[in-house]
Amino acid sequence: MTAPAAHTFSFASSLAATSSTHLNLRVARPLLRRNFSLPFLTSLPRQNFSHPSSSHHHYHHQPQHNRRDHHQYYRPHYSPYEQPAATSLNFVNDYRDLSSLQRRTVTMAANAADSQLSALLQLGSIQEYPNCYPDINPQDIFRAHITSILHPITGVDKTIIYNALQWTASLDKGDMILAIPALRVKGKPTELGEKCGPTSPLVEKPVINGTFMPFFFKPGPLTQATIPTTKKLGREFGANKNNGLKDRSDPSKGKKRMLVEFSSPNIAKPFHAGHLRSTIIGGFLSNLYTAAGWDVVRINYLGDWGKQYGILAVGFERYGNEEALAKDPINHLFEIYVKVNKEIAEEKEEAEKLQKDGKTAEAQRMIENGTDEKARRYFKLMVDGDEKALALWKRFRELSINRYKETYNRLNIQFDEYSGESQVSEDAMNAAAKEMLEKSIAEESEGALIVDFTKHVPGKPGKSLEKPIVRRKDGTALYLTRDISELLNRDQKYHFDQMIYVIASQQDLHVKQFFKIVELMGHKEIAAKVQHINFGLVLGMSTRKGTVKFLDDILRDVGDYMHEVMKKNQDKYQQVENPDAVADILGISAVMCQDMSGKRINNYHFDMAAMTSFEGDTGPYLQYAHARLCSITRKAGLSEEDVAAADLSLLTETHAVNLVRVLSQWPDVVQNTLRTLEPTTVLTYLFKMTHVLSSSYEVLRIVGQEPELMKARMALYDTARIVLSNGMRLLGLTPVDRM
Ligand SMILES: NC(=[NH2+])NCCC[C@H](N)C(=O)O
Repeated sequence: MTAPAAHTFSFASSLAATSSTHLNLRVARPLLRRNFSLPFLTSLPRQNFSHPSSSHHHYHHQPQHNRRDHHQYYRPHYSPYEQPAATSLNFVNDYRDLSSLQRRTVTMAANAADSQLSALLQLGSIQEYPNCYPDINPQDIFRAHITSILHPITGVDKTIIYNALQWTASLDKGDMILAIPALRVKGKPTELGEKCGPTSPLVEKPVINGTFMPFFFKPGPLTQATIPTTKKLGREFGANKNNGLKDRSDPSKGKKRMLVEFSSPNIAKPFHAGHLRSTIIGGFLSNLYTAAGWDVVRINYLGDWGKQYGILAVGFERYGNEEALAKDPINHLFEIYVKVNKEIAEEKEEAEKLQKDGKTAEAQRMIENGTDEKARRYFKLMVDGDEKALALWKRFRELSINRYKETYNRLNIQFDEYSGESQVSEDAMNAAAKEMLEKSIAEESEGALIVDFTKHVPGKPGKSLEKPIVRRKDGTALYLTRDISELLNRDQKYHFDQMIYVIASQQDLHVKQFFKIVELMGHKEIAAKVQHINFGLVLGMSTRKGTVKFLDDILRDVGDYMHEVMKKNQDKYQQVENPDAVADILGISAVMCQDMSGKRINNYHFDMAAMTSFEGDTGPYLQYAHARLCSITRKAGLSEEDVAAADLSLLTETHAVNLVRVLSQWPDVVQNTLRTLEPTTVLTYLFKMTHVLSSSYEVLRIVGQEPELMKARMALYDTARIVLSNGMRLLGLTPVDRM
């Protein structure tokens, strides 16, 4: 078989159907000789077609067939009177995509009574619609269809119409809405509305609302488009791996690479709320880009370098305990760190007292032999590469990472790289400093090297960037220097397309400074690839056991609390296989959902009572909704085949229809989230969906219904469970089956 060259032909003349409920499909031979798969012909529900019997239509129903042999089974003929009139569509290559769009619409229309199939077939080439993926996004079918209605009426470019079709804030506003001014057409909105005839098989005739044209989808086709797709795609429903392709028309060119730097705690120091938020948001963004088909690299940039590690080492010599270190490195190191810092503060106070009393020499001696000075010297050894000094530090680092990994696992997060400030090479930093000096970006000031932004960025913005130091008087580098160097290094190492830094908004200035410096150094293309994702504070983060220090403490405390809640319902509690693990998951869900409820930039109150409640939009509520769907599935006890064979046209109640409408939005919600990069976009949707869901249970019962109705409703609840589970996983939650 020859590869399809640039071949132009008319789709409509190859696959066409007459309108009305009786459909005749004709498939032209030339089409079938090409690499063109038409499995849909056999997958269509047969009762919806008049059986091909005339001599013109040799349609042998063969469930299994090889693509090459299509022509043996479909032997249609052309006959002049069957040539459809207005739907000649030119397209090149991409038959398969086109076929998918057509296939879906044909299938849907075949299932919908009163279908006007010829209208559907006017969709044309899928390439005329930007990012149209009818096989994985049910809404895209409708978006393309509405576009095909409005295009001939308005004469406006299909791309413009397609992009102007927005989702609605709530179901009463329609399923999709068009802001008419976006089309820039003359005439009254109402006139435009009039021109949209009432004949569409997929959408109701729009009723103009001011300058908006809302579209309500016909329930039958929407259900047909949504439920089978969701069930077929399962875990992948909502994902669109095309987003991350370097070239959407040529997947062989590979994926784009996204670096996400997040969490980044400081060894031996508390894992504070800022790190918690960075972890949650960064984990979510990594999942989001993975779902979008990017090659995601997760980086943890540890605070693991600086004089404080000299302090820690000196402290370990005094108070270290190998057993305690092995058992709980993070807490042990923190205890030591606190103790030594206290000593340092005391010594400093004493020295100041001596100084005040005029005992200068004694004060001097005190400082020279003091702990702080010892720590400084120790860190100097580390910088100079002293192996003994480094060995101890390395152990601290490794033990801490191992401990962190356990916690990250509980949050479903795995890092690809544990980098850190220690990993930034001195040579690279010196080179960067030299470059900054040569390019007159940095200048000497009292022995140190500073960047005076007022000289490089005019006006207020320059002033607001201040005058940071990039190298100390004693030649040592700083946090800022390391970030500059590390960014240049990552560009070399990863050749990334984009990078996200998930860092608290308290460091906004720091991030702006190093982004700008890199740009001023002439690396405009690097500066253009990086993005700071910031977030606000967590206020009042303390648990019943006092102010929290480490993430583990928070998670343990909330988990314990959830365990107590679970025990209150002994009946259910007895059925939970591993209550400790479930309580842990519920606690984590509580913490995470509270964190992701608002916009990232907002501060929020850490509120144990609120986050663990089952009333209101909480993590436990979402988990409950999921567990309930699982319970319904268990109780219904239907087989996969039963549910797959469900007659979806039985889903006619308003509750069922509204649930389908919300569920069909999920892939669009994911697309929108790629724009907002806000976890709340997903969470808000999941709460909206679960509210519609929980109001349906009373009306849409399964147990005790007619078998056919049971199957149809089960298919609907299955779809809801898939969407809920996918949404929860995207956020980083682990959906539970029982609780
Ligand atoms: N590239 C960065 N600066 N990332 C953020 C690091 C956060 C730092 N370890 C802190 O705790 O404040």
